[in-house]
Amino acid sequence: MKIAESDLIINPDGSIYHLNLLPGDIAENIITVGDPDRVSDVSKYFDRIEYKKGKREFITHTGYVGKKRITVISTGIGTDNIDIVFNELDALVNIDFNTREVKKSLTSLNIIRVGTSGAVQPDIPMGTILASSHGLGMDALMNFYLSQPSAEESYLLSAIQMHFGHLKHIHPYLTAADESLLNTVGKDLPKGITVTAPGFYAPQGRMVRAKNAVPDFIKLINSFNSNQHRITNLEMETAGIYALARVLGHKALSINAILASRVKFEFSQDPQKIVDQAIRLVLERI
Ligand SMILES: O=P(O)(O)O[C@H]1O[C@H](CO)[C@@H](O)[C@H]1O
Ligand SMILES: O=c1cc[nH]c(=O)[nH]1
Repeated sequence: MKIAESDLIINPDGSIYHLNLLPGDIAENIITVGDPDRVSDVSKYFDRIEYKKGKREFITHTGYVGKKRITVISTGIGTDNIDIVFNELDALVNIDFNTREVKKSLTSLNIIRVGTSGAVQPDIPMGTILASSHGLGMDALMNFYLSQPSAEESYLLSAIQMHFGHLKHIHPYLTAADESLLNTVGKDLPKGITVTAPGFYAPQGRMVRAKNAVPDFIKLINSFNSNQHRITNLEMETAGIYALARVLGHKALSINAILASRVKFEFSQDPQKIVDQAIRLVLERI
């Protein structure tokens, strides 16, 4: 079935609407970062850069590490941007732009996020590199997609719904990391459930001047425990990435550079060093 011009928007030069990329511009191994400036922090380790493209906050570099072709792309902040980046990356590989039809043979991308995050457990210090075993979304993105959680995800989500049940305005969703990426790229890293918040301040339990509607948010988050699963950290994209990757048939893993300890009230004086460690670890293992 032909996808409407209003639904799949192709620019006059044949590139996809927001990412400004042509089919063939992206590799099957993709690193996503939030910060557009972090794209060159990754691609500076490439042996060869094929090209650099961009539009808005979506900067893309594709190149090679040895013989491996890798694309690094910035998503900006938040799951609303993940909606755009993931649908457009998927369209680039799985839709024929000439016929506007879904290809008969689908490509499954390997997608690894290298992001920054704040820890909520006392035994996860600043400077930790952590792999998200699951993404727990507190945002609204997945209210708009049909998805089918696994039995393990449904079980864990019902325990989470009981724990957060008094917060009537939150409808959390939960998706596990791709198991093969978790066991290779994330093999020896500390792991835990990553909460994806729809904001940085009150939605992550911070208070500057505006008063928080949910008291003791960090305590509420870090006291959850079900079958040895606990919440380890907070950021703003992982749950959307895991959920949309699942819906679209891609593999995803989120690697978190822990810049803050929310229980020790600390924030890193040298965030770039922690992020660089996470980047190098991912490039060695991808
Ligand atoms: O460093 P990035 O990848 O942007 O990730 C984290 O940092 C931003 C907030 O400062 C949010 O995007 C959050 O998820
Ligand atoms: O605490 C933090 C640190 C980085 N990014 C976040 O979203 N939260």
